[in-house]
Order: sequence, then C-alpha cells, then structure tokens
Amino acid sequence: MPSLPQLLSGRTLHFAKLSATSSSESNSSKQVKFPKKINRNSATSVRRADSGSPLRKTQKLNLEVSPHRAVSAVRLMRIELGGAFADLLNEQGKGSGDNEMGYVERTLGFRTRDLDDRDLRLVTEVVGGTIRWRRYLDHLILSLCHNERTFRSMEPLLVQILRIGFYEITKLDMPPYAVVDESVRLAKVALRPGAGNLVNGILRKLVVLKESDSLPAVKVEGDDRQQARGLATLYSHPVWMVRRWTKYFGQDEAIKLLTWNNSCPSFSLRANTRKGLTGADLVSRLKMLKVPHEPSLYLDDFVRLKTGMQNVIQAGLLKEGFCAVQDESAGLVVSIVDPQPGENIIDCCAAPGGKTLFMASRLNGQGTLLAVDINEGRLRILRETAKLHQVMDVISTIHADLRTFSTDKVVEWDKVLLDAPCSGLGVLSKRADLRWNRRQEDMEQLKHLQDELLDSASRLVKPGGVLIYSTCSIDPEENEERIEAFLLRHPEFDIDSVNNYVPENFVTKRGFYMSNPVKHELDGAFAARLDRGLFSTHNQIGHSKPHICIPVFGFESSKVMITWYNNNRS
Ligand SMILES: C[S@@+](CC[C@H](N)C(=O)[O-])C[C@H]1O[C@@H](n2cnc3c(N)ncnc32)[C@H](O)[C@@H]1O
Repeated sequence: MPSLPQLLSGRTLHFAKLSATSSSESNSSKQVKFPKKINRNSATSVRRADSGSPLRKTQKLNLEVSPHRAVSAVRLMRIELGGAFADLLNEQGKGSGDNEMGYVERTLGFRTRDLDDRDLRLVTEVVGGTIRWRRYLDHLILSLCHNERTFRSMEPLLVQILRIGFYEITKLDMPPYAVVDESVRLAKVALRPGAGNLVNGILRKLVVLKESDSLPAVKVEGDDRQQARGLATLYSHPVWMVRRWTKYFGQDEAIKLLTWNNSCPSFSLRANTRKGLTGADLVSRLKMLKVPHEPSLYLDDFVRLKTGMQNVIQAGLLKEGFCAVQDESAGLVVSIVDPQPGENIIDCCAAPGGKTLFMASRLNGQGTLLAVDINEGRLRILRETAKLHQVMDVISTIHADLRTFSTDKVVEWDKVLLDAPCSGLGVLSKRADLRWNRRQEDMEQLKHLQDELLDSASRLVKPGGVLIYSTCSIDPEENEERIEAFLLRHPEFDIDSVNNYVPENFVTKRGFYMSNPVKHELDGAFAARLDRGLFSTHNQIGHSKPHICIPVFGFESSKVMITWYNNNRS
C-alpha cells in the first residue's frame, strides 16, 4: 500500500487499490490523481514555550473557505476511498483522527473556523445527499464537461467539490452564486488556481441551465435493460438494483422505492423502560426540547422524529441510556419474538444489540438472554450499551461463529432469534453509501450464509420452541425464499402466522412479517415465526422425524401421538 506522502504527491493511482469497498458500478477502475498542492507540511505545528510539547493546532487557519464545504468534501473523500484512506491518515497523524477539522487539516493542509450547529446540520444533509445522488450528479457533471476524459481525470477532491456544488444547486436549491463562489474558493485554496477556474466554468453552466429549466435530461426508454439504466441514473441507484426490483415488484413500485431511498430519513427512539422512562415520559422530554415528534402508531414505547436528533444527542438522552435509536420495523421483530419474563432466549446474531436490549427490557429481570456474535468489537458495544441500559442482569454474551457454536449444544432455548446478516436493501434511506457498496455477487454469498445460519439456529430450538428469522432486507431471495427452502429441509418446523403479534397490514399471505418502506414509511424488514413441533427431533442431515419419548408417554400413547402428528403436519 502506498504511503500518505506518496498519495499526496500527485502520483496517479487506481481507486481499486485504495478503496475498501468495491462496486461493480463504482469508479473502481477510474484513474485518479491526488492533488499536488496538498502538502502535509503546510500544517505547521508550533512548540509551546513552557512545556516544549508540540501544539496540535495548525497555524494555517483559513477563514475564507466555508467550513461546511471543506468538512463535507473531506468526509466524502474518506467515505468513498473507504478505510484505506482513513487508515493512512491515522498512521501519518499518529492516531489523531479524532474530529472532522483534524481530518480537514491533515487532508487539505489548513483548518477553517469551527463548525457551528447550523454547519453541522448542513454537513449531514450535504454528505448524505451527495452520496445518494452520486450517479445522477456525475451524469450532470459529465454532460457539462468538454469531454469524458476531463471528467475521468479529475482529482478526487475536485470531483467531490463539484458533486457538492451540483447537489446544493439542483437538489437543495441553495443560492447558486454563493455556491459557485464558495466552491471556486475551496478548489483554488485546496488544489490550484486552474481547478478553481474549472469549477467556476462548470458550475456557471449548470446555473444557466437550471435557471432556464433545461438541465440535461435522462431518458427512460428502450428495452428493459435500457430503461433500467435510465432509471438508475435518474434515481441514482446501481443498475442491478433497479433491474432486481423491477423484476420483483414491477416498475411503478420500484420507482416508489427508489424515491423513498432518496428521501430524508426519519428516526425513531425507544424509551428505555428499564431505566424508568416510559413512552409518555419521552414525549414530555421531547416537548421540553422542542423536538417535533409523533408517537409510534404501532409500538407503545416508540416515538418518531423527522428532525431534531441533534437536540436529543446534546441533551444526553442517548448517552445516559434513557432511550435508544431504533426503527419501529426492528421493534416489531421483537414483538414477534414476544419475550415473556422467565423465558430462555438466544439471539444468534446479536451485535450491536438493538434487538437484544429491547428483548432484555421485556424480560424485566426474569429469564436469560444469550447474545452470540462472530464480531467481538460489536459484541463489546452490545455489553457496554446493555450496562448503560441496565439490562445486563439477564444478558450473557458469547463470541462465536454460530455454525460451530450450535454443533455441540444441548437444546435448551424456548426462543431462538436469528437476525441474519443480509444485504440491508431495506435500509437504504438511512445508509446513504450502502447502495454503492453492495454488489450483486454479494446476494448469492449472503443467501448461502443465511441457509447455513438457519440450519445452525434451528438446532438450538427446543421441541415446542420457536425460531424467528429476520432481516432488514426487502429482497424475496433473502426472505420468503430462504424460509420456504428451510421448511423443505426441516419439516419439523411449521409457520406460525405473525398475525397475533403485529398489526394486520404487516402480515403477508403466508403469515410472514414484512415492513415495506413505501407502504409503512418505515425501514424495510422481514420476519418469519416458525414453531418446532413438540414431538419432533432434529437430525444432522436436515431431515426430521416425529420423536416420542416412550418411557414418559408409554407405547400406546406414543403411537396415538405419532398418528396425530402425522395427520396434522401438513
Ligand atoms: C443484522 S446484524 C445483527 C443486528 C442485531 N441483531 C441488532 O439488532 O442490533 C448481523 C450480525 O450477524 C453477525 N454474524 C455474521 N455471521 C455470523 C456467524 N457466522 N455467527 C455469528 N454471528 C454472525 C454479524 O457480526 C452481525 O453483527
């Protein structure tokens, strides 16, 4: 891997080498140049006269560059180049990757004035929007460049400055000439005068076209593939996703979903009743904080926010564990598990613990909850949050691969939740970058893993117990198809319709739970509740047979039960 000075010296590099994530549609093969102008040495550090220790503050404070623009551009570079870029910065900056302005200084060689609350909100909006709309913005930028080569050979920072400007002008309707001026200034100071001229020329063309309502059009016409390409550009998604959703949901529904994914996400808070805060208390606190909110239509202790999360964070409600950020679609999965005090529950893919914590609060100090996860770091977060939420009394954790953990376990759990690793295609409105990181090839691997984990989780369900499978995906191949295939391999399980646990409008014809972003205005999620027959046993090759403990029931009773079981199984 190249060192930071090599990167910053302007050598031409392949994105693929830098990017921790690669996308079939990403710029992975694009040749990029790092700016020659960026020079770490320009961020001069000075020594304190009294102690001799270096002061971290740079002497290069630039008050002309707008802080939100500098921070957004640097954050976008970090996101797009993935962990590799951040790691290089950390390595060079000796672990001092602690705040946004620190990144700006190390990347651009100067600081700007600190961000105020308004800047912070704007950074969040601009970064999220620019990532979401990347494909569409690049289409516009490319249309306004002299030729494709000009666009393809731009430095990464220059591309981000342009994308931000295009986003602010076309999607946020910000005053166009202020956007042009600020963008030009950033390009000049952080790159070179020529970059400023280029930004000036392209953005001014955009302003003229916008004002005459003649932005370059995106055509949605031709055969299925061409239409999918057009929609992918117009709604800024990878083509494979558009094709997949058109195939499963039809074009109209697919377009609604694409639109939803580009909308500003709302967030829900769950009051932590274990810390004595009820849903009503949470509502009062939000009123005091002047945060606009609506109580959840579906869950008692949940409240929905469209804006104002910054106020909630600043008031310490999350840090002190009085509430958690949790989408109602995830809360409803816990309603389907329906934890009852005294039960033994295992959460097979538990970290970072959103559902574990909610289930633990429902157990109300009685019962056990074992949280298993393959990722130790995420499991540590789960433990820390559980302590904060005062629910650690029922929780224990195991760092393990479920597939090995399940092989030699005595079956003892009343309820087994498998919240499987999945594509996350139901949460694209909240996870702005996910659409560009997910690849079509991932779907096959995920399906295979989901099958293996379902088989493993099913071994842990006691006879008469329940297995709940859930995802935050809307993709039928990760949801219904996985369950139908599982039921063929495991006839000892039957579908228990979720209609006793969630409102009717979330229940599918087969009795599964499906939250649809367009219909319910929540994240997309899926769950199936599967009962393991009381008289069934599981064998390793996936076939099962009725199993009666003859010493307990006696031979004749057992025969009656087997007959009853066989008659009722279908
Ligand atoms: C969808 S996330 C779980 C989210 C969690 N249930 C919550 O509500 O916060 C899936 C989790 O599965 C874990 N995982 C993936 N493969 C696993 C395996 N083979 N065994 C155990 N955990 C696994 C990942 O580390 C990840 O934390």
